[in-house]
Amino acid sequence: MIRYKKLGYIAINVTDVKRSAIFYRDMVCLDQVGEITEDMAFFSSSSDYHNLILNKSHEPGLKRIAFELESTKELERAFEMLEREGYNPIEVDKEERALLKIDKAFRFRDPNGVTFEFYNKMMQRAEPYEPSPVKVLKLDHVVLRVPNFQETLHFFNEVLNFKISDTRHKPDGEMYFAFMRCFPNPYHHSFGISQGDDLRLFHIAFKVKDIDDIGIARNRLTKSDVPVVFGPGRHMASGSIFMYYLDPDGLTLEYTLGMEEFPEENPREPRMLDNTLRTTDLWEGPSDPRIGKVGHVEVNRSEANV
Ligand SMILES: CC(C)c1ccc(C(=O)O)c(O)c1O
Ligand SMILES: [Fe+2]
Repeated sequence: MIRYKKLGYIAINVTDVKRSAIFYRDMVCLDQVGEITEDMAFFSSSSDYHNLILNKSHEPGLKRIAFELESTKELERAFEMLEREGYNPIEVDKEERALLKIDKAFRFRDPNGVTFEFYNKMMQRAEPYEPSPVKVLKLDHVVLRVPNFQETLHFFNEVLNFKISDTRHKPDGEMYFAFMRCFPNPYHHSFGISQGDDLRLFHIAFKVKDIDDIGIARNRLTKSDVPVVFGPGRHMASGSIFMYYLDPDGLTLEYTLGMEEFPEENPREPRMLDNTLRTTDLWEGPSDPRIGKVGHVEVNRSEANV
């Protein structure tokens, strides 16, 4: 039973690293860490050395998702289990761990071929983290659309020990969405999957400190002609207030605050939620069709170079 600390970092692909770096620094309000190069840029939303990596690519979207496990022992156990179960975990080499400022790490693929990384610890920054003007508190969650929903759910729930917080269902009862927390991390979801026709990154969410940050962000984004594509509103599932907007490549980002937290022992049962607009947004606001449209997922089927 794998035990997690948190969603650690996400590596995304962008078409123009410099343009996106300016956006993630000045509009999303993340801390830039180190130099921006043509190929790569690092950003932090905590005391961690990084929580978001931008990589240059001609197809904007997801490169990989990384979770920090509770301890080094837990990482070793997870490696052994995934190897035993035939998921072929591969250790990240020393050179890359040095670049990523992580101690020990390995990668593997989910049933869709998406690369996941588990690591034990990351270098902590000496400078205090003082986000401004939008107070981004952490990398919050990531949601993928997957073509094989049930197989993916089984993998995350049964193999990786993610706990299901809530699910959503079509009128005929078929489940099409699962919100999952990385146990024993208390937050309602760090990861979500939605049934889709293709494999796609739906959105990446950052937690902000309070409602003022949503208001300040909305005004700053619209003043700079950044499309705000849904919200502000309130999600029924996690109880959070949300606002979605697009990055320069059209990738969907969410600001969120006020997510439900679960105790490690005796948590409530997952609820079956319907597929109405009110369940998505208790304030029943309109959404822009561009939401979640861009988000190619890098799938690398070769054994090496995950
Ligand atoms: C509209 C999306 C998929 C969604 C729905 C609900 C929540 C939540 O309850 O927090 C989200 O974060 C979402 O991104
Ligand atoms: Fe979300």
